[in-house]
Amino acid sequence: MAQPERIAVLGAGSWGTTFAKVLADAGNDVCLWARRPQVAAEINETRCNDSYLPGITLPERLRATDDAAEAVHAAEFAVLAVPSQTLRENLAGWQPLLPQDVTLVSLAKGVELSTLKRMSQVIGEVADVPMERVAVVSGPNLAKEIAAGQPTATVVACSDEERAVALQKACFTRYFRPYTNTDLVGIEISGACKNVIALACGIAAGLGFGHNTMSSLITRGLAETTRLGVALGADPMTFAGLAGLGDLVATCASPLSRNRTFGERLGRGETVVQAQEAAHGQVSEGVKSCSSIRQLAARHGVEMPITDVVHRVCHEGLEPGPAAAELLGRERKAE
Ligand SMILES: NC(=O)C1=CN([C@@H]2O[C@H](COP(=O)(O)OP(=O)(O)OC[C@H]3O[C@@H](n4cnc5c(N)ncnc54)[C@H](O)[C@@H]3O)[C@@H](O)[C@H]2O)C=CC1
Ligand SMILES: O=C(CO)COP(=O)(O)O
Repeated sequence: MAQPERIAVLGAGSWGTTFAKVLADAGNDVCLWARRPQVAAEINETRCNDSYLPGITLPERLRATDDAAEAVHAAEFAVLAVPSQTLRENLAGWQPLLPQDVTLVSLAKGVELSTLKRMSQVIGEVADVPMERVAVVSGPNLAKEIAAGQPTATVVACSDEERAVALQKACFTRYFRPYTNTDLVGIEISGACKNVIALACGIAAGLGFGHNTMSSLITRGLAETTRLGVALGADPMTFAGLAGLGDLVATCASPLSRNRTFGERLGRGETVVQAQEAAHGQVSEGVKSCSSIRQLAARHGVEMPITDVVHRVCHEGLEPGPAAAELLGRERKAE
């Protein structure tokens, strides 16, 4: 049997801890970096990360540390599991520690504010590595379901197909089924945009609307996501796949989604600050990415009406009711 891979996961929140568990269950030696020393100690001593994954027992093959140098030492893969808007700053601190041939794997689903860059672009730039060494994992992957061992599929994307296959092998378990893809643009745009559409679905749910409304938002959300992706050079077929439609449906439909839940609170009349307080520090990426995606769309002359109203609800005081009326009152057109 081949040697187990040594893999670092940097970020011990919901998804970082869950993906570290998947990698350990797949037979790798995994070292998980936690920002707070007490979280690393809790994982090592009790095999739990209770504030993010209550009731889940983590495998013995997974160790935790608050020392990033220890986490990445001799790692074949360094998995980046911090929120999109903090990735640049975090990675700049880790860059001098990275082993020479390490593959950098992004789990984050967002577009950077100010630069409007996708996460793989931020990683290539900050780590100063060629894009063939940057991979992305994205799909219908609600952390709590996967941590409980429920089956799902995902996409591992890298422009270097061999590297994508190596990562696919490293995270393949009896409950986690990864497919490879080389379309980083399509995969990342899908992952970032679905959070914004999930906010819209949550707002609609908060307003009391049902499945027809959700389905309409999902379908038209996919249409505007595809328009943006294609303008940026993505393969339109990617949006019909797991990281596109698959993740969009999971996130828009599930009460486990932080973005959908955030939107629902707004729809029920809470303010952004109140919804943020209720999230207990967990990230709802769409709240910031709705602004960067809207700007990216404007830069490329792409119309994204749902993203536009979500941005104005989150940041310009537009009320949910008038936002819905605005979408419904748009000019009639062919599908
Ligand atoms: N939770 C999920 O089900 C999934 C999440 N994702 C994506 O993975 C990324 C990470 O998400 P989660 O682990 O769920 O987030 P989370 O909010 O549960 O955890 C974020 C982690 O990043 C750490 N961190 C490091 N530096 C930070 C800083 N400066 N500010 C804030 N946090 C910092 C936090 O301590 C925490 O451990 C996001 O982009 C998210 O969209 C993707 C798939 C599934
Ligand atoms: O990306 C996710 C599922 O694939 C998680 O969505 P939330 O960040 O909205 O919880």
